[in-house]
Amino acid sequence: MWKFARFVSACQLSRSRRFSTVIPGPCIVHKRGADILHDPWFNKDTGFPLTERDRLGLRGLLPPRVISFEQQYDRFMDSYRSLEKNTHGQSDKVVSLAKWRILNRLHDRNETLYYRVLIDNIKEFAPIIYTPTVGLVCQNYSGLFRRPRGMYFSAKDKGEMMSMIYNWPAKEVDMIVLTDGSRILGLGDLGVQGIGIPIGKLDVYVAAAGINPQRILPVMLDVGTNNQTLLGDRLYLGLRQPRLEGEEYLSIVDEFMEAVHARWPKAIVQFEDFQMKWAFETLKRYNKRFCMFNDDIQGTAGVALAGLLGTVRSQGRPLSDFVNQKIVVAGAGSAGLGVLKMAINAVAKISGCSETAAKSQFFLIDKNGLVTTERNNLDPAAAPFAQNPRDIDGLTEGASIVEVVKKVKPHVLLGLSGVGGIFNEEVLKAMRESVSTKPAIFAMSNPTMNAECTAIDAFNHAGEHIVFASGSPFENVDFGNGNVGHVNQANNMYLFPGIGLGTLLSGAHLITDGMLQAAAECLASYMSEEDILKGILYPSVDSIRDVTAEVGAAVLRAAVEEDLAEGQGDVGPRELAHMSKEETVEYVRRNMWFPVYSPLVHEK
Ligand SMILES: NC(=O)c1ccc[n+]([C@@H]2O[C@H](COP(=O)([O-])OP(=O)(O)OC[C@H]3O[C@@H](n4cnc5c(N)ncnc54)[C@H](O)[C@@H]3O)[C@@H](O)[C@H]2O)c1
Ligand SMILES: O=C(O)C[C@H](O)C(=O)O
Ligand SMILES: [Mg+2]
Repeated sequence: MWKFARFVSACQLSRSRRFSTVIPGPCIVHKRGADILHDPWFNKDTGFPLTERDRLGLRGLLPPRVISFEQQYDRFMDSYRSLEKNTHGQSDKVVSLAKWRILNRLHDRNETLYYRVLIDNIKEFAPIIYTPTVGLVCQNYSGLFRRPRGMYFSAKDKGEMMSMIYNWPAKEVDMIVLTDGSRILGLGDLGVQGIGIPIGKLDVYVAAAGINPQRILPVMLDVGTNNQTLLGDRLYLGLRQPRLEGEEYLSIVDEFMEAVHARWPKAIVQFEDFQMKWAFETLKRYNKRFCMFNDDIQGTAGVALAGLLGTVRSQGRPLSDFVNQKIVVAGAGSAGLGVLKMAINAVAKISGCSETAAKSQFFLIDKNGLVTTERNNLDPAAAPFAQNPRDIDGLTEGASIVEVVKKVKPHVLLGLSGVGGIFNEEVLKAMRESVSTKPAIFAMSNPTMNAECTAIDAFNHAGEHIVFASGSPFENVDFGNGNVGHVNQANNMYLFPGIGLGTLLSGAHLITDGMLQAAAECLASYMSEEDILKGILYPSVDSIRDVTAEVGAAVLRAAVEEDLAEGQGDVGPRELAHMSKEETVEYVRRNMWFPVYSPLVHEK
């Protein structure tokens, strides 16, 4: 048996099969006794072997029987299944929150077991720890709050952040997800309650990219809230003041970024769910100075572009035909504009034409209808994508979605508006006139109730031959005739973990457009022709570790090509540059943390 065993390094472990064949390296712990039991990073509950109980002063603090990791795992899954049974018939909200609570309790108690059940059951648990349930959790956060997770920097901490950052107990941090809570999914300003989003995103980082959970940090920048309901709620846990604006706001974000950089110069900061004006402004302000990216603008753009290229292949057409695809985007916010920028750039590259010429196939709609150059007070961010009404026969400024769809007959109708149901029956029926043999409908807004349409409505009204994708998961649709409509999940979760991991392993100190484009191209080429022709544009969430390894390798190789890779640990830029594509994927895979109990070694 021993000869099949492999050693893996300390707390940084590589992937193994279920519960056998790995002898994990030791993990250093600076505490003893009950303090270990109360620390979810090290706690093994009843899983501490007797010798370890002796060494760490745990004897007598636990019931005598030692329960194996596998038995603990099964026990948790049994309780989860009984909870499902016991809540059967109750409202979706009650059931989802009960499921989140049982997972959250485990997260707070024993991270190794938590991440193991999460990784092994990612498809089932992603909708609980991520969209859609994470939205519900944020809406109810002040009431659900039991224990803090991550760090909270508020407007009241001005001048203190440089020292506060040292309050975080881990020596090293690789990945930070930061929000100011101002645009949580499609739910608007949720103030401090938005902390659920960085927590959920980082759970996906651990599950998909194998970032070590001891090296992640969810952060809330609480600069107040303009949500009147929260301000009036006596249990609200954030600052009870209106949001800071202008220079006052930016000075808080600046101070935070400087503090992070001072303590962990190589940590990657993912900006998440900032309202549009600050999403664009902070990206421009920091992306040449710090290792950061904005997931809603850049991660979403890559995932959407991969899907758009997939829709071309799903029609049996060559990718070069992307330049002829007519695409209507509903939503001119950080996500919609990010998608347009990247897609237009791709058209220009494929066709060799200018970006101005490339944009003629794209139609942008916001809450006031079709965006044209005739718009009063045209938002400068949307201006590059505004159509000139003279070029679009029969459509005028402010035309409604249904008018645009009827006139343009687009290949793709894509929603990033945050408004549920705007692809109504009339709009979806209008998509039947699409010039495409496989019209595509992307209802990408989150959470589920904010999706522009449901999967059932899309297939019912637009036809069984469409390609459908949504930001939050929907069940596949059974047509009752032996055929099934496939539901894709077009969510930035397919890219951000690989962007983070690839950047980390490359040792690059910036995230460039080239690295992001490599991520998108990798995802676009991930699916087989056979799947794509069936309308399957994205992999199943079950294979997210595999996708992430490929995306991470693509990002790493792009950093090498751009001469930005400084390497990490023993693997320097020269070693990275000499790795083949396959070796890079293997290198990324080997560096994914995988949860097993490591022997704990006490050090003062
Ligand atoms: N699937 C994903 O991976 C993904 C990624 C990022 C964002 N999103 C979702 O996209 C949505 C928007 O995010 P954002 O950051 O761009 O928000 P945002 O607030 O910056 O922008 C929303 C945009 O939608 C427009 N809009 C509002 N009502 C509309 C209507 N009736 N018709 C057409 N447009 C309308 C607004 O004018 C605005 O331009 C959110 O629900 C978010 O959850 C999904
Ligand atoms: O959080 C998600 O599920 C995707 C995206 O980042 C969003 O803001 O909706
Ligand atoms: Mg987001």
